[in-house]
Amino acid sequence: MAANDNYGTAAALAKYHESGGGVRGLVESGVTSVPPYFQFVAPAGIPGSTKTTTFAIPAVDLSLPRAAIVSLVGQAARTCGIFHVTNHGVDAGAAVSAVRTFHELPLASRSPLYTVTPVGGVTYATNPEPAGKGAGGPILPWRDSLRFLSPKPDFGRVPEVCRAALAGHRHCVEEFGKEMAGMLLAALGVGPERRLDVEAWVMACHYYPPCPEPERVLGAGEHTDPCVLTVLAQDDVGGLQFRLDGGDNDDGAWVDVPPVAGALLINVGDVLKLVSNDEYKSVLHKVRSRSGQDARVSIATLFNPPKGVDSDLFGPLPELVTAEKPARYRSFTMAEFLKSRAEFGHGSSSTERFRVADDERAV
Ligand SMILES: O=C(O)CCC(=O)C(=O)O
Ligand SMILES: [Fe+2]
Repeated sequence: MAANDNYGTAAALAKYHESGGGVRGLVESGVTSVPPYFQFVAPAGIPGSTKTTTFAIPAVDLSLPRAAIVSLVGQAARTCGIFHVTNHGVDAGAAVSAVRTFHELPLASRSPLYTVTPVGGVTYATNPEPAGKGAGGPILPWRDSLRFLSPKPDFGRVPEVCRAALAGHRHCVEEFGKEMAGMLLAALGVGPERRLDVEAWVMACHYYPPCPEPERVLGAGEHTDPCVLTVLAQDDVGGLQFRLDGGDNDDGAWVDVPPVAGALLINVGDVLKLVSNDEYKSVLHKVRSRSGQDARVSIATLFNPPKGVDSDLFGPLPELVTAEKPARYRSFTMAEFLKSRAEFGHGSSSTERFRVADDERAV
């Protein structure tokens, strides 16, 4: 039985959310053991792996000529689905500091903002991990997140000490993400008339406090991102890991993603994997917790097609569908995609819903 199946735990969990202090509040109160609703249970549909390995994460210098950038970006998206970019023109330092400032405000200043469901397009909470079918209900990560949701989050909701830096970051990173989506699309070899419009769908400002029992929790459970692409800014603490694709019988090993000063990290999400007809990899990743270190801060901005085009169909681009490589997925709307994700959880069990069986494939 999963740890959070029983009524007592559900009541304790409700009380936790009511306290409005998040994981930071628990740590400040001096907890020495992890409450049961944090104890991580691997989601259904993701084969476990405890192996680790080393791997040189590709880095792309965005001051190179565009043709060189497109080629490098395409290569990275095809081989591992994750890469650093340098010379990107986004100064994320002030925003990363502002995220830390927010999460380290006194309890009385931050708890009035605590909400799992959006108010004015903003949430501040320990967001339950959508664990998917068979996983025994949501589990909390050892992390608090301040999130800004499209289309127009109300930055007026957050304290003035961090407001301008966060609003400014969202603006810059949105412009950057649109360009990056264009590069990733160009690298698929489609013509310039083919567009994939995206917006900063969710900007998640994460805070990962140290944990007294780090082996029992995860800062972020293993997942793929439910979007076209993600742009991540992080401080120098580290803890992010991604999983090298081990092929069909995936028992691929975990790789540390050490922070690179000044760089942003890009990863391909599930929507682009499907649109690319499996040319690109959508990478599984997670964040480890540690004890006795500084809290970690990151800002993950997930890009998706703008809200309000809910009837638009997405699926493998016609240019990428050939006799040798028929469409691997059927078309879907973003609403269908997100519903599948909510129902089946992270990882391939949600994208598999759209897979075309081998004997049904036609060009
Ligand atoms: O904090 C990180 O490094 C990763 C966050 C993440 O995976 C996400 O927000 O989807
Ligand atoms: Fe992620």
